[in-house]
Amino acid sequence: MSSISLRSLSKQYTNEKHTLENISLDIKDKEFLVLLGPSGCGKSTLLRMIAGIEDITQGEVYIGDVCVNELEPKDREVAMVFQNYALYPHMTVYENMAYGLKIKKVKKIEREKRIQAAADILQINPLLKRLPSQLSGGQKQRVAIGRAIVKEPKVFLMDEPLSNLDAKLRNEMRIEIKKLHERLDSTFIYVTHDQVEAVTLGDRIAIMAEGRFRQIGTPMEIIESPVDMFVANFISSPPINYLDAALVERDGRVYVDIDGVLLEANLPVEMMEHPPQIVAGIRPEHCSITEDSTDALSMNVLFTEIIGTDVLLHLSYKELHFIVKKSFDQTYAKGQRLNVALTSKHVILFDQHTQRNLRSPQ
Ligand SMILES: Nc1ncnc2c1ncn2[C@@H]1O[C@H](COP(=O)(O)OP(=O)(O)OP(=O)(O)O)[C@@H](O)[C@H]1O
Repeated sequence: MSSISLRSLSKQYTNEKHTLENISLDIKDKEFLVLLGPSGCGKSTLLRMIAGIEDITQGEVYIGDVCVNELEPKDREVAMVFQNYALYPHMTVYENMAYGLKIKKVKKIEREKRIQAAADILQINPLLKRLPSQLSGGQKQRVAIGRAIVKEPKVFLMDEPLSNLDAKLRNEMRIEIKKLHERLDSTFIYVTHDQVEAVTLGDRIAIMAEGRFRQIGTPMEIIESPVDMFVANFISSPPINYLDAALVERDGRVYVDIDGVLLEANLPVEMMEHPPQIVAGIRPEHCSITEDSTDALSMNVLFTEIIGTDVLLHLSYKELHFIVKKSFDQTYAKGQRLNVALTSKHVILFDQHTQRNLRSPQ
């Protein structure tokens, strides 16, 4: 069984500040968990602590029901894939893949079998006799993944494995990694600061900031119900729009008033005893252009940005820049006035002071 349990993990490199503080998380057997967060938030440190190549200051790591704190990396049944590939330059692709197995005293015939199977999966058969210096970036990354596969680990730990690749190759390899997960049935923990990778690969995403988890959830949960404005900003491309708003009460129900557009707030009426100041978050893909001006705000077209079959409408609203994403089915002129319709379901309400999502249970 390859479930992983992180129990109150902390990491302190110096005496001053914790790099990680009180990290707890249960990762299910065969789950694909993504650690997502800005540079320096502690993602790699956490991954390295699970791998056993970084000391744990406090807390425990369990793989299955075994506490692995005291186990050497090679005895943890994990395999790590690094951003910089970390291939041995003087060894061929075959030798790179065989090396870890030799150390583990896996018999030659078994080594050959596993390397052949991994080479088939990753389509690197023609490369087996080459040195790393004779490979492209994408090929090196395949070899690095191959070297992890042959170990037949319970857990794959991947630290930004695609960030050295160009955009096209990154897209291709992202799909390869997804297929690999389906095929191998292993548990994956994958570090990235790329939200597209996080959303497309992760069964769940753990969003980190300053050494702590901010939110853990499925991509859908995080997109639809971010716990706060930090998470909403982090998972949003193009960026989420924010508008000042106010809560109002009508006939015992709470509404949000966004410049005269009144939407059901789905908040308890008790909140109106001390109504917080509100910021309404509206994702560019969650608003639409309508003929009807009811429940809509009137905005001016600044410019348009065509992305494949979609268009980003960059609009001005009062002093603000507002973005709407929609399918590209007509052209828009600079200065054209448009009605942008808002819907209650897709307006996220944040407390202006705490920046927390008012509807979020966490
Ligand atoms: N060996 C070390 N000694 C002291 N501080 C360290 C060490 N390694 C990392 N740190 C610090 O710990 C913090 C977290 O680093 P870490 O590499 O885990 O972040 P990250 O989220 O993976 O960042 P990135 O996305 O840039 O790789 C950073 O402030 C970093 O400077």
